[in-house]
Amino acid sequence: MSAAVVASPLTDEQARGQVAASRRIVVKVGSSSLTSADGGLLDHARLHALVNALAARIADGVQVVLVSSGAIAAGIGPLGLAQRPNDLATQQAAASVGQGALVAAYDAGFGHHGLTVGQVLLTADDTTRRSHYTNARRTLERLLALGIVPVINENDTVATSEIRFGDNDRLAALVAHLIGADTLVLLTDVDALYTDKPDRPGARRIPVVRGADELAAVDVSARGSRVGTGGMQTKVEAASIAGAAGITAVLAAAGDVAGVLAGEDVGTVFLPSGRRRASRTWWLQHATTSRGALVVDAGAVTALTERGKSLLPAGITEVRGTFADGDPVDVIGPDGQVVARGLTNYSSVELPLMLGRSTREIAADLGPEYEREAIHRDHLAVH
Ligand SMILES: Nc1ncnc2c1ncn2[C@@H]1O[C@H](COP(=O)(O)OP(=O)(O)O)[C@@H](O)[C@H]1O
Ligand SMILES: N[C@@H](CCC(=O)OP(=O)(O)O)C(=O)O
Repeated sequence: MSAAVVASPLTDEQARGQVAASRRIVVKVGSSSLTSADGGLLDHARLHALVNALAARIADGVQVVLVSSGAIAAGIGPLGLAQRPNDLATQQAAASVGQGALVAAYDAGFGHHGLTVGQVLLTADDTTRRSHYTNARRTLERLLALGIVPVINENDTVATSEIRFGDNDRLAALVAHLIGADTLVLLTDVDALYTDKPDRPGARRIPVVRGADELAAVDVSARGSRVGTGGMQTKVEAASIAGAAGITAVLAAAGDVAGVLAGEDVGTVFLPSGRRRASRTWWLQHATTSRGALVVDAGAVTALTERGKSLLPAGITEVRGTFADGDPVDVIGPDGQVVARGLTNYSSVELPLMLGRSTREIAADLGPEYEREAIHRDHLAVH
């Protein structure tokens, strides 16, 4: 959870009311809610119940974007596997088979309501590269304008482990920000966030989360279901990412989706902590994955965090990782704390030649093209 999250001014009822009044919603559904109890085959009855609830809201004029997991789980049966594969290559093979089945099922389900679905497969790179991010926005906007129901998943068959999201909860939060959704709904196989793993004695439902400090005592460490990936941890993080963009999130059981969308007191509502915004800073903090790090001295930390300055090579003491110019990197203070993330102007090959040197000295030595800052403040998000 981000330390920057603060308590929301909204009441519980106001937030529920806003969910019911939302005009644009991102709904994420997990593998465990779409597959049979033993995993491995699509549970068509549950999938259709979800589709029917969403189609009813769409008929009321609400725009719905569906982020659906389940490709790997749906590929388990057809591939004759006994359980969810652990290795990436077999997961990708399962996703390749299962994604087709998944979208065919949505196509048939929404088709009963006269609705058409459009498959959108995204990779983490599509959010890390700002140009890809805005391209994805254009496509989704056009699909919605055409009355299509976008069905999004990670492009599992091509994503390698380094560039993988791995969980659709965060992807759904990024999509919610991308399209300026009012609400993010995270559907899973438990009916709410609990104080502890739900089957443990004494675990209680948490109806509302107002700020990060309320989550301090909540145990979200337990692993997810047999077919799911991230468990509660990734859902709580997704709700926090959405909240920082001013988006209300609700976590609930897939079977309760109609109640959630009607604003009923089901599941757990996460009140937004930030203002509605489509800022570059938000994107840098939440949508990018750092490719390396620049360790800086105490003076540079003050310049960035208190004086709103750009990062100059003079303040950098160490370069970590392998990255190209334009890549997102973390900025780490002398005490090891990450203080910012930014888009670097130089690669990890160029930077070591420049450390601790003044801009003028570097330009005299390496040429005028090396007179730029290491990270310009317009491309810097200070934590
Ligand atoms: N504090 C908690 N509250 C609710 N559920 C929890 C908690 N901690 C762990 N879980 C587990 O998280 C699981 C949901 O995560 P996951 O299997 O990844 O879902 P999905 O496939 O829907 O993404 C639940 O089955 C539940 O047992
Ligand atoms: N992209 C993967 C799902 C990854 C994922 O986040 O799964 P889950 O925890 O069930 O939401 C798939 O379609 O199988």
